[in-house]
Amino acid sequence: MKPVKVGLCGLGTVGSGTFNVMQRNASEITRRAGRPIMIEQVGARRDNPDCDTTAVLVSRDIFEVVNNPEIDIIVELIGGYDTAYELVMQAIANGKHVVTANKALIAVRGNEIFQAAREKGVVVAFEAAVAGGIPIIKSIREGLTANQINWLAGIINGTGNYILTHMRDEGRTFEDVLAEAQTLGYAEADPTFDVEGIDAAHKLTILASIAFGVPLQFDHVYTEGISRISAEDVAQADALGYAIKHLGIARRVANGLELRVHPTLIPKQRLLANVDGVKNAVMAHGDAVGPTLYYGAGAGSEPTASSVVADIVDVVREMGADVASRVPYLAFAEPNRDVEILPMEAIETAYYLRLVAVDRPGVLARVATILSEQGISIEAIIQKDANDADLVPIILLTHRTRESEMNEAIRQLEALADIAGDVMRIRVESLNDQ
Ligand SMILES: NC(=O)c1ccc[n+]([C@@H]2O[C@H](COP(=O)([O-])OP(=O)(O)OC[C@H]3O[C@@H](n4cnc5c(N)ncnc54)[C@H](O)[C@@H]3O)[C@@H](O)[C@H]2O)c1
Ligand SMILES: N[C@@H](CCO)C(=O)O
Ligand code: NA
Repeated sequence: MKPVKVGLCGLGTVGSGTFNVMQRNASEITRRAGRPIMIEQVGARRDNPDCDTTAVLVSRDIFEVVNNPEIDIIVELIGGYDTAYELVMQAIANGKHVVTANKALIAVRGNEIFQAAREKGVVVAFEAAVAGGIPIIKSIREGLTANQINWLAGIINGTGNYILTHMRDEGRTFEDVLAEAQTLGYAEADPTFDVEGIDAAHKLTILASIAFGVPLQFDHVYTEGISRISAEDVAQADALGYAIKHLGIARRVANGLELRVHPTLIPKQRLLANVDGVKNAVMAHGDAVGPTLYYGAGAGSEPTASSVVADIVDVVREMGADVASRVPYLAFAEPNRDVEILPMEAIETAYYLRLVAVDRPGVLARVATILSEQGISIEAIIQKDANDADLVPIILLTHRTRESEMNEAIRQLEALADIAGDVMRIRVESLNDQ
């Protein structure tokens, strides 16, 4: 049978992994796909010493690959929104199928890309874009099709989880562990995407769309990163029986959908609390199936390539199929545009607060009064010993309350003469997984 020809654009961390997995497992992949698949051409600015490309056509201009009439499938692994967008749109215009690992591109421009692809009858596959090697797109889009998804929550940034884990276990600094994650090829070209939660928000945008059938709406995701988490918060959370994890949460509620990315305290016995290092995990709760959990490497060269290659094989299988009978890009034949994404102020959750008070009589009572006036009830309060400057750290856990009420309470607490500096707030979720 005539081989399917792939054009690989970008030969960095994921590109080189894809190249090597395709070569190493060629015969197994052919047996699975039912026909040979070959990398016909590579588009790369420079050679990558990790790949032997001598038997392949190499072009320094990726647009030569996309305009090569021999190529059936374009694999976009250059990253970013601009050139990658042009490349993908040109591939679609040329009638080629596309495989990409680019969550930024799908989250921000996916609606237009899928529209163009639909008109041309080509497949755009993006399994590697969310949670690296975990087949999470396929699991939710196809495996959970029977369900109404109630909520999903995931550790969906490998770099951030790697940083939190190594800060906690080895007492290392944020900067030191981030530099290591960059060396290992986990971080985005701009690592603020990882540590400020933007990458996780891209991925949550995509997950929410395939889980709830809403359009991709990156602008509506509440996004907070891990850069303000201190070693002290990690230790206090631990002493209270919680782990701090950076989560993407999407939840169906009566009046709409919550979409939020932020550091979260979760009870240590939860499965998600025990996902460490570069590993990712997504828990999806369906009305029929209950809680389900998907775990694996969230970043890295060959783990991510595992998803890219799976998509290439899927595209090969779908190439001959009637367009109308293909799995919809975003799981639903039509997105529901009427679901409101709730503003963060309307969301209810429990909170961990850490504040530093001047050691004076009555300060705890004043803190408690402010919280109670906002209707916030306290679950636990811990007052530490005063330090040399007569400052006392106070740790509070609250019951569930509305974010707008907590915002007002924090505003009033920070205005108290007794309180030094800012109040640290971390949301607490029980995420029952049983
Ligand atoms: N690294 C991971 O673990 C991981 C996991 C999942 C998804 N991703 C996504 O995969 C994509 C690639 O990430 P990466 O980590 O491999 O990045 P990378 O920086 O290692 O590789 C990108 C490569 O593309 C090349 N490139 C960029 N623009 C080019 C152009 N115009 N012409 C030719 N070459 C060009 C760069 O020189 C580089 O070699 C990104 O969208 C990223 O978000 C990465
Ligand atoms: N920078 C991303 C790569 C995987 O998408 C992460 O660390 O999770
Ligand atoms: Na994936």
